[in-house]
Amino acid sequence: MKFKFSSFEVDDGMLHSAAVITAATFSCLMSGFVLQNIWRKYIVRQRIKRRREESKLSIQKMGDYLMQHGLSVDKRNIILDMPMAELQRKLQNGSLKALDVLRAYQSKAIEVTKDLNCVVEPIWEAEEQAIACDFMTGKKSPLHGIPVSLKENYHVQGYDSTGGMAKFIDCPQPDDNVIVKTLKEQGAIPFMRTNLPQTMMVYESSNPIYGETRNPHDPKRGPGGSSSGEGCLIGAGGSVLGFGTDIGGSLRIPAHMCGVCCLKPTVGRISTEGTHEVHKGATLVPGATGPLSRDVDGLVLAMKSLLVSHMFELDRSVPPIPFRPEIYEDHRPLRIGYFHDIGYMPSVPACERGVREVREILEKNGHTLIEFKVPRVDKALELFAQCVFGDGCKTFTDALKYDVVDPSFKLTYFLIHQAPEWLKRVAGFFYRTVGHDPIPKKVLVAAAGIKSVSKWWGVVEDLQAYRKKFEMEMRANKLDAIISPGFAYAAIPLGKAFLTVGAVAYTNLYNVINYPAGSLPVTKVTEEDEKLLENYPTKTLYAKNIKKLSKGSVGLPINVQFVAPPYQEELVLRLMKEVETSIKLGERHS
Ligand SMILES: CCCCCCCC/C=C\CCCCCCCC(N)=O
Repeated sequence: MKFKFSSFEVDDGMLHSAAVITAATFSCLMSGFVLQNIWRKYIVRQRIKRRREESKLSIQKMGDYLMQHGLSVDKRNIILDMPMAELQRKLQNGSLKALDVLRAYQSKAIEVTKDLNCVVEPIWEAEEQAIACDFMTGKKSPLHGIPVSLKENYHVQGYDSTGGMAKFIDCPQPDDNVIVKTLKEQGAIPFMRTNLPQTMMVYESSNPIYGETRNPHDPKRGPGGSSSGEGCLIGAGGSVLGFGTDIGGSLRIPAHMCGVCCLKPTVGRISTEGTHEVHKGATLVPGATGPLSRDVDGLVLAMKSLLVSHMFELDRSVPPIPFRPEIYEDHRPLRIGYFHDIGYMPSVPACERGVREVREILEKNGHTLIEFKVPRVDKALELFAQCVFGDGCKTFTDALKYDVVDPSFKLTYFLIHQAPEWLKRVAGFFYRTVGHDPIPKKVLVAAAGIKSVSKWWGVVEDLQAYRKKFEMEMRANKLDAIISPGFAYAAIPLGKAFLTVGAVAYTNLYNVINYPAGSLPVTKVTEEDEKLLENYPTKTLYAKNIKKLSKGSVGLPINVQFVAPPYQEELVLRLMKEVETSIKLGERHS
């Protein structure tokens, strides 16, 4: 057969050859594409392996070095037992040397990371800084000689900030970030970098580069995240002060699960410049930077030292509001709202008791406590997802292209980030019908992305309206502050966070409204709490999973959150200090 086109004729043979050429070209392209993918993935795996080995080697080298230059066990333990105020005083009056303090914490950090894997690498320049501190004469800065640990996503000159993603290996930072510069200027000694989960948008603790961090109170359980290494290292006694980030609870969840204090400031109160976050452009609910510490004095010292002209000069977007002692030291009785149940899944009995006990302490101290109902938690969760996943999670999937996805992140990554919208809707239908829970659908649809600028502006208006509504509820009750559970439950087994992820409502609420929130350890799970867990209501799938995964948690730490309106960090710290003091006094008398 012949086909006649305008200027030439094509016979069967020619058609056949064209088809063969097309098929050959197509298969060449396809195999090229597949081979390129295989090659890229191979390169990524090699890069991950190399970085993991470098990290292990650096930790081992530090261990070997300390064997020769370390302190005696007794001297080390005396230093490690000191609360922040005593440590600071002794460094200031010269009765402790910065180098000894550094060695004590280096050796404890290296010791605990062997089992808990919380340290990513030591900061080798610390020693030189400690020696310089000890040679210094004249007036000492407030953080003189205090070793501080940093979440891996804090930019430190010469080190990568990977966020657990292979793409960012071998990208050493040209400079320290604003917080690190200010800390150094105030005399602090950054000495360890700590682990985090891949992308940081999950409250697990594992990534393919540095592996999995475990809970210092029960290594089979997770330390929470994403400031996992910080929570773990401080909880295990290997650091006295650390810094992390928090967009949905990343400071507060590990603080709660590891039994340490933290403060998530209002975004804007201290600099957030120079931290690695995948979706820096999602500014409606941005990540906060903040301190974690063994005690409230550590948080106060950190805030006082950061809120200084040095930081205001380095980052002019930060309003120059120094630490206000008149608010922190005030004794005026306050009206404080409280809740145990956010209106989605209830908190477990131990967390509920934590709030109840803090309520009693505060009432005894003369404050008025009023039950508070959180307005529309479903809306807060939907807004959170719209604001952080509004690009349909493209930034996340681009960042992880060719990467190895960590097993602890696979389900989250697939369902929230990668799945097409129709599949998200099907999954949402499953949660609603089988799980008796309409909220995941809203979140998943939000994570499919905002489709137009006018819809985006609608989200902005909704967010403003929600923030106003929350403010009006507080005003209606004349509330100065709020206390609420540190999280919905204590630490659960490693790798299971996705099965209970709705619980993030307990922390990300305060990111959505941008209120400062501190977290304070107040109690531990008791046998009685464990018995009461039997009656925990299990209406939704998440609640069922919480009940199941919370079993066997006797002895684990429980925190309470302290919250105040924007820019009232000093008020949050005042309440935390008041409760911490009352608990310590109670312990002394019992
Ligand atoms: C499968 C859908 C579940 C939806 C229900 C719960 C809503 C949770 C929304 C987003 C999950 C992201 C978890 C963020 C953890 C953030 C920790 C952090 N970086 O501060």
